[in-house]
Amino acid sequence: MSEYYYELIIKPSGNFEIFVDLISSLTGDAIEELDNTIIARSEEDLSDVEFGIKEFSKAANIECETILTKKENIDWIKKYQESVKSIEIDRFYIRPSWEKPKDDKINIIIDPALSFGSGHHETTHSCIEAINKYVDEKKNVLDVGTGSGILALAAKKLGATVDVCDTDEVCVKDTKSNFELNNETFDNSWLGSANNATKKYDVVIANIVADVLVFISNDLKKCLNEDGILIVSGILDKHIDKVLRKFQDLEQLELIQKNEWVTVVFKK
Ligand SMILES: C[S@@+](CC[C@H](N)C(=O)[O-])C[C@H]1O[C@@H](n2cnc3c(N)ncnc32)[C@H](O)[C@@H]1O
Repeated sequence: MSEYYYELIIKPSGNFEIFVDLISSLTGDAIEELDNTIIARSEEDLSDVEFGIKEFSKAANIECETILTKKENIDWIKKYQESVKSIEIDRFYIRPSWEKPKDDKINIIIDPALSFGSGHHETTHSCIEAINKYVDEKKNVLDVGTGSGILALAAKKLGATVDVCDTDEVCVKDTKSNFELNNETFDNSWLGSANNATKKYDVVIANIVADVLVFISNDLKKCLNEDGILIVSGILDKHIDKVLRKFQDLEQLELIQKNEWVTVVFKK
């Protein structure tokens, strides 16, 4: 990519289509047509094209304004990549694939995609802190509402066996891709929720929203082993009471609040 490109703005007073054809034949680059304005952009100098148009408009006796400017080319991909930040949470380093790994951390690669879960949101952040504390290689874990699969990946990187589910098909696919990207495997994955679980788990994680957590609270509890850990998140502090009421038969181990977002860790 060149450092600069040229932009030629042409405003003919009439015979618009003739000018469009002329400019198309003079430049190999795509042109943009707006109201009575034609814009040509090229990394080649467009002075000759401007000269040709001026000569034509003189000969045809059609007034035509032209403005030629040299502009700085912006590397949009580089700019976008610079805007995607890596993040450290406890033992984990979550980064896009183009960032260098950190050897003293547990690296998780998550590239930007449609599914939620890059590690930057308060809820994901708190869940990872809880995973860091409550998950180890002896645990089997269910991630309900897996999104990008980030929480399941964190659990897997600590040696746990992991199942994932999401009601959104895109998330189930993205999680599979992200596990492949990280050279990891999960045990089982399904489109749906906790009510489709066919076994019980030592740790169940659900970062969804308060109303859904309330709605699926019995399903989440049902798939927990005795002494199992339940991590629920995605709760705005104004909704915390109704969530706590639904899980009051469990022992509350921890409540983590970041800004207005609350995460709660329970034990069955
Ligand atoms: C806030 S995102 C969490 C993503 C990721 N686990 C994280 O912590 O960053 C919530 C996810 O839950 C999914 N979801 C919504 N309702 C659900 C339900 N009833 N059961 C399972 N997943 C659900 C959404 O499709 C979405 O991917």
